[in-house]
Amino acid sequence: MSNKLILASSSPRRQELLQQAMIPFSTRKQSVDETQIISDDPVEKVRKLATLKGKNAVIHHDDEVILAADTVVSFKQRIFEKPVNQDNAFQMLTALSGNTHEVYTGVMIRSLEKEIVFVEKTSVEFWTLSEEDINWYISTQEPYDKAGAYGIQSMGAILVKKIIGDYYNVVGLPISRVVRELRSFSIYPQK
Ligand SMILES: Cc1cn([C@H]2C[C@H](O)[C@@H](COP(=O)(O)OP(=O)(O)OP(=O)(O)O)O2)c(=O)[nH]c1=O
Repeated sequence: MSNKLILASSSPRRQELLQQAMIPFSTRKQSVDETQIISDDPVEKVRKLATLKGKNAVIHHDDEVILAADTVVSFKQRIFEKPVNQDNAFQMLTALSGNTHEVYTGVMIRSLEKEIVFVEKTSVEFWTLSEEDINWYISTQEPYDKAGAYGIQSMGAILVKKIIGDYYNVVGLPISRVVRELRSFSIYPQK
């Protein structure tokens, strides 16, 4: 018998990726105070944030499995989360222009019996962007709900020259690793 997956996330991207992989799930939206996790290390930060989100979700039945994730952008010892305003988005995109940065997603999967946490890294190289390019991109409103102020899956695609690693990790959930790990929680894709 398979267990029931609960996605503890309000990210539409994470929902779409589970649907794409044909994993049945329901969503349990929740809010956590992400500012309580302070760390300069991106791996530690996403690990702790994914754990915080995963532990915050209540397991109501024995067969429920919780999935939670957190994504940040890391560049030159700095961590970029979602931009708080236009200036902040401009600063982030200016820093990323012409450079390579890392995207880290931490994932927590837990049941009543066990829990796992892992972190995936993808390197992303940006083209050199003019001030005009950056201002145009910000005017699309796309940067605001995304770590690092861009969305590779939408118009942000045109900012990107090259990536190394899992594309879906940048979008917010490294779906192939997630599906593999879910097998050990008796959760499988369904036709
Ligand atoms: C870099 C990048 C990030 N993102 C998104 C993925 C995440 O949704 C978001 C980072 O914020 P997160 O705090 O990881 O997630 P969230 O607040 O959207 O959702 P929840 O906490 O409820 O699970 O940035 C993209 O969609 N595309 C990209 O190219």
